[in-house]
Amino acid sequence: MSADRGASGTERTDDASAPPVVLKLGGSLITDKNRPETLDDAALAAACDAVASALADGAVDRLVVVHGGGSFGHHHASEHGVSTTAGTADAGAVMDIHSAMTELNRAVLNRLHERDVPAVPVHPLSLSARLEGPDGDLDLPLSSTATLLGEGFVPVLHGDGVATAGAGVTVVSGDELVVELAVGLGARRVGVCSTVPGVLDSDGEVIPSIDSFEAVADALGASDATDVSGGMAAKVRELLALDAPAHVFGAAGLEPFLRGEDAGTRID
Ligand SMILES: Nc1ncnc2c1ncn2[C@@H]1O[C@H](COP(=O)(O)OP(=O)(O)OP(=O)(O)O)[C@@H](O)[C@H]1O
Ligand SMILES: C=C(C)CCOP(=O)(O)O
Repeated sequence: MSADRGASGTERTDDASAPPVVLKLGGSLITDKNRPETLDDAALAAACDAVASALADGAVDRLVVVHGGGSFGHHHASEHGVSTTAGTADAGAVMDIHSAMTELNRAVLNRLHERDVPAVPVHPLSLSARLEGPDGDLDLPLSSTATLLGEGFVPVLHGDGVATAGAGVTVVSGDELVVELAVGLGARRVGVCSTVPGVLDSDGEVIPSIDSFEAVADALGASDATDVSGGMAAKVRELLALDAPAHVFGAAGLEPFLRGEDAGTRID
């Protein structure tokens, strides 16, 4: 596409290499994580409203969205014994996980399109690999995402299955994708929006900022719900590795974050 506008009329930026904002919409936020394959429609609509208005008024000009699995990916992965480290050689299991995730992706895209956000899908299963086995680094080629951004689109990636040398297909979490995208695209800011208002200390209070894992490790747990990718502890560990400032926040923090303000817990 070489026109000056994106798919639904969003103006593309003059500087195709300007650093993007990378935003993860947590599966806990946009789905009911305790009921298989159930959206939280109100939460998803509110998140899409915030994204649409930040793009429309220019608070954000280049945005990559990633969403998690919630009750779409995690239940299937868990039923098949597949996680970020345990793989499967069963194509049926891969299809159960991937199909659930593409169905959720479709729902996210539809809600964004209804608000004129020029969102297009990027499916990690078709792109990505762990070339050195389950403990190896994730290889996520970014040329399609970067080019889509430069052409005025909002790429929407999601947690998915990922080809893994020696293990078949494992799970790649949205959190891992956020880190790869942030590093590879030189993100300006990173936001992780979940059901909690931030990373909580052992008294349940939001920790304003985190700069070391050890300082908060005791307060960090896994997810309350079925989750094969490590919950909050894994999130904080991965976000600490980034150069770009990252924020973990709840639904109420999304709009301030997109407007460039601090929200929830800042992780640097
Ligand atoms: N110290 C903590 N502070 C905040 N949340 C915590 C903490 N320890 C554990 N958690 C859990 O982490 C969850 C958020 O992580 P989770 O991976 O479930 O969210 P998500 O990214 O929205 O979902 P998904 O992985 O499906 O995308 C919270 O709902 C809470 O249950
Ligand atoms: C379970 C699957 C397939 C996706 C996991 O992504 P996450 O919810 O971001 O951890």
